[in-house]
Amino acid sequence: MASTFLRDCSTSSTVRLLHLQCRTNSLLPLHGLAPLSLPRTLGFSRTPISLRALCVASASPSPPPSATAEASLSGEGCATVIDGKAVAKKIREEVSAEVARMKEAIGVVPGLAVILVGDRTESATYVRNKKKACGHVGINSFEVHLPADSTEEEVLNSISGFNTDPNVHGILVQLPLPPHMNEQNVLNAVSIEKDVDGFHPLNIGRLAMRNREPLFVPCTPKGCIELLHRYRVDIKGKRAVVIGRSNIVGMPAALLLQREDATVSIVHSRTSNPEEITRQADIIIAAVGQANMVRANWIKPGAVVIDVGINRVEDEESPRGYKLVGDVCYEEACKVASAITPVPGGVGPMTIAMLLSNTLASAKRIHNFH
Ligand SMILES: Nc1nc2c(c(=O)[nH]1)N[C@@H](CN(C=O)c1ccc(C(=O)N[C@@H](CCC(=O)O)C(=O)O)cc1)CN2
Repeated sequence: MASTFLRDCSTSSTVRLLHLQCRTNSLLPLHGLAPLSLPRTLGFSRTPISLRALCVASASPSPPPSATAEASLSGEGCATVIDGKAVAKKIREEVSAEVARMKEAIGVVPGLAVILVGDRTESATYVRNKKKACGHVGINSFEVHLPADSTEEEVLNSISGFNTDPNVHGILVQLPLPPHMNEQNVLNAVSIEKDVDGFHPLNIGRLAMRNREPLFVPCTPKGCIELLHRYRVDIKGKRAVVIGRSNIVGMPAALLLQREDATVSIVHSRTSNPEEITRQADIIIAAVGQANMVRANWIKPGAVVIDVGINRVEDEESPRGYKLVGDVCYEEACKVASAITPVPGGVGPMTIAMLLSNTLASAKRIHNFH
């Protein structure tokens, strides 16, 4: 997680003068799609929804716009907020129901094993949250916590034990590993049938090949695509730009978008004119780990923006002394994009929801349960 001292990414006077907040779940049919029906559990209407974004003025010197003001897809007004927290909750409910059905039918409870090496606070928090989420949906969790100075062999031994444990259907090694370990050796050791993080080179290789299916897809990029699907964003034939090329997010996100028939470009640290390329995209996935890097002038009006970044920014008003911001300057982007994920509460919660879903899928596959 990047730690910077940015306070405010807005420099444009438009942003300061017309400060609009966007309400979550004001769903727009995006990219010219027909109006939608979506589950009430997410707070969406089942009746056809016209182009509508509910905006409330927070600090505008001009009269506040009407609460039912029509917003255009050209990006005027404010974007639909893609509510990852609500979608993740819905997915956890779906997983929970399936876990109960499986237990009832064949007496099998899915199990997830997590290996944590070292004492990074953030990693420990993520692992705790993963175990808690497992508990909530009825998945058994197992944890091995090794000290930071453990040998690679000790990690490999733990993996090997879980590979052969019939109560374990999913195995993950929390990343990053301490620097003295070879991440590749460790990830290669996870059985591909239990590789619920989807980081094994065979699973990634299959993801990259046409007419081949990976057993698992990495959780964060899978969560991004799931958000696009659940918000009925058209991907086929669209131009997509992924910013960042990490093994965990950027690269698999680009492969997934390509499998959905998008035309995909990857923007990275050596790309010249990244804003020019990004500005052509209908869909942007930003996964670069740099606070507020993507500004309004990087975004085509009406584009859909998925922000994967989770960056700490100093904030004296917060009790923690910092706040979390994405890779995208939210207050600028939400005035240009047609839909956008917030940070926090966007992609982050989807990562753990997808992990639960992958673990359930693994148990079902291993026990041939449909
Ligand atoms: N083995 C893995 N290691 C790591 C992964 C992974 O998928 N597998 N991803 C990240 C960390 N991560 C899960 O492990 C993760 C990151 C963020 C969130 C999340 O819910 N974020 C919240 C904000 C949380 C906060 O307040 O700090 C949000 O964005 O709303 C969940 C999981 C690296 N390592």
